Amino acid sequence: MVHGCIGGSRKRCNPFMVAGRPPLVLPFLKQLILSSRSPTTLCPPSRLYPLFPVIVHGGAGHTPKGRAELSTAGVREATKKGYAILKSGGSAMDAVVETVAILENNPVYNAGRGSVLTVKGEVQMDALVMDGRTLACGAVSAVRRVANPIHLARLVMDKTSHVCLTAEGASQFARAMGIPEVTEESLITDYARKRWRDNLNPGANPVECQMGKMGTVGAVAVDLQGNLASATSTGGMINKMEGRVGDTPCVGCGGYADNNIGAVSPTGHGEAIMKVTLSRLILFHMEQGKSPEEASDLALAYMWERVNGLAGVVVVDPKGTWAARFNSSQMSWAAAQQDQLHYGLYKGEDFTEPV
Ligand SMILES: NC(=O)C[C@H](N)C(=O)O
Repeated sequence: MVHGCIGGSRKRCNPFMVAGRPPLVLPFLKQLILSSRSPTTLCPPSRLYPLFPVIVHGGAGHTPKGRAELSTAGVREATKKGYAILKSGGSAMDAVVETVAILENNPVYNAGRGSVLTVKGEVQMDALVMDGRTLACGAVSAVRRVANPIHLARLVMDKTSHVCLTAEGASQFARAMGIPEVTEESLITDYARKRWRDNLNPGANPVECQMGKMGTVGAVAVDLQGNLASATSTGGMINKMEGRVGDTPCVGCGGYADNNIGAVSPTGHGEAIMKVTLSRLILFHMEQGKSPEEASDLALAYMWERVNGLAGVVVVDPKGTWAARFNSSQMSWAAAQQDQLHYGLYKGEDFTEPV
C-alpha cells in the first residue's frame, strides 16, 4: 500500500530559523552565525529554539470536486490564524484549540457546524485536546448543541479532574461553564442532511460513503517554549448509531501530545484508528527513532494490513519536524513554519506560499 506522500521533514539548521524568535535569543544566534561559516554548526539546541510550526488537517477521504477548493482554503486560513498565535508568543494549546474552533465554525467540515448526522438525524460530536507539557487532556463525546466542542474539551481539561465527559453530562457541564446552548438546526447543513437521507436507503454503505467524504478537523503545534499540543474535533461517522463514540475523544487514538516525543492528530475511520491506537502507535515508532514521516507511514501501513483502515495524520516532533501523511485518496492539510505556508490535498502535493 502506497501512502499519501506529503511529508514535512524540514531543515532544522536553517539560519533563517532566526525569523520570529523572541528578541532575547537574537544576540546569541547572531553570534553563532558570525562565528561560523557552516550552517550545520549554527543549529542551536532545538529544544530551546523550536521552529514553532502548526500543522492542520481538514479530514482524510475523498473530497467531492465542488468542495475540494473550499476544504483546502478553510484549512489554509485556519493555519495562518494558528501560526499568528504562535508567532506572537501564544501557547501551542491556544494555537491548536483556536485553529480547530475556526474549522468547527466553517460548515465545510465534519465538525461543529457541518457535522454528519446520526442514524436518527441528530448531531453528536466528539473532541479531544492534549497538552504535551503535562500530559493533561480533556475530551467530550456524543455532545449535543454546542457550537465548539473543542472549547468544551479544553474546559474538561482545565476545570475538572476527569479526562472525558459524555452526552448529557457533557451538556450539563457546558451549561455550568456558561457555554451557550445552540439549536440542533444551527449545526446541521443541507449537505449533511442530504448525506444522512441518502444513507438511510437499505442498499447504502455509510462507512464507504464516509471514506469518500470525511472532514474531521485537527491540529498539532510546537510553541516558542518548546511545548507541544494536539486538538481534534469531529461529528463522527455518517449515520452512526446513537451513542457511538469514535476514536476522536479517546486518548492515544484520536490524538496525543508528549513534549518528549511528539504530537499527533488523526482523521479517518474511527473504529480502525481505535483498533491500532493510531496516535500512540505513531509516537511509539518515533520513540524508537523514526521520523514523523516514517513513523506515520509505518503505523498507517499496519492499520491497513491489520484492519483495512483508511486514515490521515498530522504529526510534529519537539524539534519542529512535521509530517502530513494519509493512506486515503486525499487529505486537506496545511502547515505554517518559518513564515512559509505548505498545503496540499492530493498525494504528492506540497504547495508553498508566504504566510
Ligand atoms: N471523519 C473522521 O475522521 C471520523 C472520525 N475519525 C470518527 O470516526 O469519528
